[in-house]
Amino acid sequence: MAGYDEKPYDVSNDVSVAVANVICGMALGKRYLYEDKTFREILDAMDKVFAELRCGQIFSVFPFLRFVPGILFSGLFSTVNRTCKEVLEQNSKIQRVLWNEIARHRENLDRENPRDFIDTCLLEMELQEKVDGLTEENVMYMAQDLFFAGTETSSTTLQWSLLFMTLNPKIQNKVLAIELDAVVGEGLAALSHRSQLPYVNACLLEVMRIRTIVPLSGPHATTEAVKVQGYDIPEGTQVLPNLYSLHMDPAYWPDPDRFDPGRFLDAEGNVINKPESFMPFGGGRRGCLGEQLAKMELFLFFSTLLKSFTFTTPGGAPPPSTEGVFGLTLTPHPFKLCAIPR
Ligand code: HEM
Repeated sequence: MAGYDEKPYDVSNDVSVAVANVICGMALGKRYLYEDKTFREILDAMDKVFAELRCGQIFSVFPFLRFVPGILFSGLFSTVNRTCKEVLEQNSKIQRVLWNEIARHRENLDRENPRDFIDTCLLEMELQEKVDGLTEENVMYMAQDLFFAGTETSSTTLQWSLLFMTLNPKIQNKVLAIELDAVVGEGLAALSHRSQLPYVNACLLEVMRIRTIVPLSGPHATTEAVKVQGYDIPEGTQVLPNLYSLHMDPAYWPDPDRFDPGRFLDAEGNVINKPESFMPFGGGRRGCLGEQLAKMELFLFFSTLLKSFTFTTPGGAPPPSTEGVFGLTLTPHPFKLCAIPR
């Protein structure tokens, strides 16, 4: 960021690469350079899949549409067909890279010292101790899941965090800088500082509330008949939890459109958890697998960036939109900011 010399620039690429490298480190045991061609191709493919999948959401909301003859909604269905084709094409690019990685890992697997997720899975395939019938195909799909679920979500949250900082210079400059400087001192924040930085944590929680990254969570189904607020929901019904609506409900969050990290602090300034009305990671047994990792990543990236730079809207430019583009995730419209070294 320092390399941009305080000039306006779109941080989305750098943020995605940095976040994706965390998953690559864990899953593939390697990190890519920002300009690596293969890496750029995978990230582009992933962006396209996320953007295209928004079209499929209509089938999640109205599953009966699957049974409606295409001729009735030819416009919609040709869009969906094109989307499916594009998603499959992009997916196959990512899968090719993962198959190559699995082959590379197999060639120099050290059974005594598994290096990463793929090594661990390859060993499990040989031993079949914990998972019966684990195949290479399963491993490839699991690595792909980690990549998809763990990259776009954290990187979009970080982009929203920077966007809200540029819109709230008072919060950014006075409180964050003061808290970070007082607790962390000269160096950069480490995970050991996390519990001592309540306002930093509260800012991240408020970002995840005000812009729910996975607005409709994942599709779930009822395992038995239930009654919710007077509605009978039969067993086996597909249910989409509307997390966005929960996070913007004035009954829980007065003046929900106002960015106010103070909502997550008690009178003594300690972070408060509001599990009933705050579920950015979904919930239950199929809740987000990466919640703890995501929280660590967000804390480290966010506090390091704010310790190092002040983020501003480019002079003369209108403030960035907080509207969001609705897809599988809720992403900011492209925006530029200036990163001024502190
Ligand atoms: C800010 C970051 C993140 C947010 C807001 C987020 C949010 C979510 C949400 C809402 C779900 C659906 C849960 C449900 O259906 O109840 C989910 C599922 C999932 N997430 Fe995340 N996530 C984040 C980061 C990550 C990371 C870093 C990883 C991987 C390392 C990850 C892996 C997964 C997986 C594998 C699932 C599917 C779990 C299942 O179906 O059993 N997520 N996430």
